[in-house]
Amino acid sequence: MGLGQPFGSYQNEIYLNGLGGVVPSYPMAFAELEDRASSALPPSVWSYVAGGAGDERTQRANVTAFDHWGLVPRMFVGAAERDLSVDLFGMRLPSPVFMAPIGVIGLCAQDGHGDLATARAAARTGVPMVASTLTVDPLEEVAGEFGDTPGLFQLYTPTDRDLAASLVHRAEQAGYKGIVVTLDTWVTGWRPRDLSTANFPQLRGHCLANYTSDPVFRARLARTPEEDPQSAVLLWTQLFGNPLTWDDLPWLRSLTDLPLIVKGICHPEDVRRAKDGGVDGVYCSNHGGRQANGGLPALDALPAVVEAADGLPVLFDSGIRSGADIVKAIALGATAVGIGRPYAYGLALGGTDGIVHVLRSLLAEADLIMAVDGYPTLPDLTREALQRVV
Ligand SMILES: Cc1cc2nc3c(=O)[nH]c(=O)nc-3n(C[C@H](O)[C@H](O)[C@H](O)COP(=O)(O)O)c2cc1C
Ligand SMILES: O=C(O)C(=O)c1ccccc1
Repeated sequence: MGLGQPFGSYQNEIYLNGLGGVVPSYPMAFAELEDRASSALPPSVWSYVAGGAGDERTQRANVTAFDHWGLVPRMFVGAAERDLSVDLFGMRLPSPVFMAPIGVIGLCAQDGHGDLATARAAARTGVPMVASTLTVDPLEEVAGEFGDTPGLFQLYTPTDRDLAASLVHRAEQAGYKGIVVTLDTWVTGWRPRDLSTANFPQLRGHCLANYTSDPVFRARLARTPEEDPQSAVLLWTQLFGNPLTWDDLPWLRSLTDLPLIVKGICHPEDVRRAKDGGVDGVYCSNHGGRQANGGLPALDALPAVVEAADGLPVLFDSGIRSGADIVKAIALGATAVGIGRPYAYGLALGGTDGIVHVLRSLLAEADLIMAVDGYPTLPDLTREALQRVV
C-alpha cells in the first residue's frame, strides 16, 4: 500500500475504514460511476449530460485516445513525496486539476442546486470550479460557496455586448479569478439523444439564472422574468449564441483585466492568433464530443497546441476518466486538466460528497502513478515520460 501524502492517502483511508467493516458507498471505477449515475438521474438529464454529437464517435475517441499513450516507469527515483501543485494565472493550486464548466450541473443534484454543491466541493478539495454561464443559481451565489478555493467564470458571449460586459463585471465583483470564453458552442451541435426526446433544458427555462438576474437582460424585457418566464426564455434564445470572429477578440480582451482564457482551441494557428490577441491562456477541448462529431480526439490536438502556445498556459479537457489520464495529459504539455462528466456523475450519486469522492479518487490515482512510476513532480512529467502505443 502506498503511503503517499496527501492525495494518495485516500487509499489508506479506504483500506483502514475496511478494517472497521466500512466499504466505500461510492463507486471506485468509472464504469460503475457512470452506470449508477444513469439510474440516479432523471432520463432527460442523463441523456443531456451523457450524450454527445452524432453517433458519439468523437466522444468515445476522446476517451480511447488515452490508450495510445503509455507512461514509462522509472526506478531508483525514490519518489516518496510528490508535489502536484501548480501556479496558474497567479493562483497556487494544490493540483493541476479543475472542474470544467457544465451548464446543467445544477440539475444533476437531487435538490436542483448542483452549482452550489459543486462550489462546496471546490471549497473542500481545493479543486477550482469553472462556473458556467448556465447555472441554476446566480454566479454571485455560486462564488459565495467557494471558500478559500479560487474559481473561474465561463462566459457564453451573448450577442448583446452590454450584457456580455455586465456578466463579466459581475464575475469580477463576485471574486472570480479568470474568465473562460467558450468559442465552440454559439450554436448547439446535432445531438440525437436530445433530439429523439425533443428535450433541450434551457428552452424549458432551466439554468438561466445568470440572465434573469442580470440588470441588462432584465432591462430588455417588457415584463419581469418572474411575471413572464416565457418571454425571458425567448429573449435568451435571441441573445445566447454569438458567432464570434477574430475581430471580436480585442473587444473581449478589453472587457476585463482578469486572466482571459479561450476554450475550444484545437489548431496551432488559432493558438498563435489568440496569443497575439493578448489572451492569458488557451483551453484545448472539443467540448467532450458534444458539439461536432467526426472530429479529432482532443488529446491528439494537445501536443501541437502546446507547442504553438510556447509557454502560455494550456488548459485541457475532453475524455479524462482516470488519474492515469490526468498524468498523460500533463506529460503531453497541459498546464491543468479539466474534469467533466465524472464529477457530474459524482454529484448525481452523492451531492457534494459524491463530487469530493470522484475528485479525491482521480487525484489519489494520479499521485500513486507518479509514485510507482518515479515522476514525483509535474515538471518531471514530460513528453519523454510517454511512449506512443499503436
Ligand atoms: C452536460 C454538459 C454541459 C456542459 N456545459 C458547458 C458549458 O456550459 N460551458 C462550457 O464551456 N462547456 C460545457 N461543457 C463542456 C465541458 O466544459 C467539457 O469541455 C467536457 O465536459 C469535457 O468532456 P468530458 O466530460 O467527456 O471529459 C458541458 C459538458 C457537459 C457534459
Ligand atoms: O450542453 C452543452 O454542452 C452546452 O454547453 C450548451 C450550453 C448552452 C446551449 C447549448 C449547449
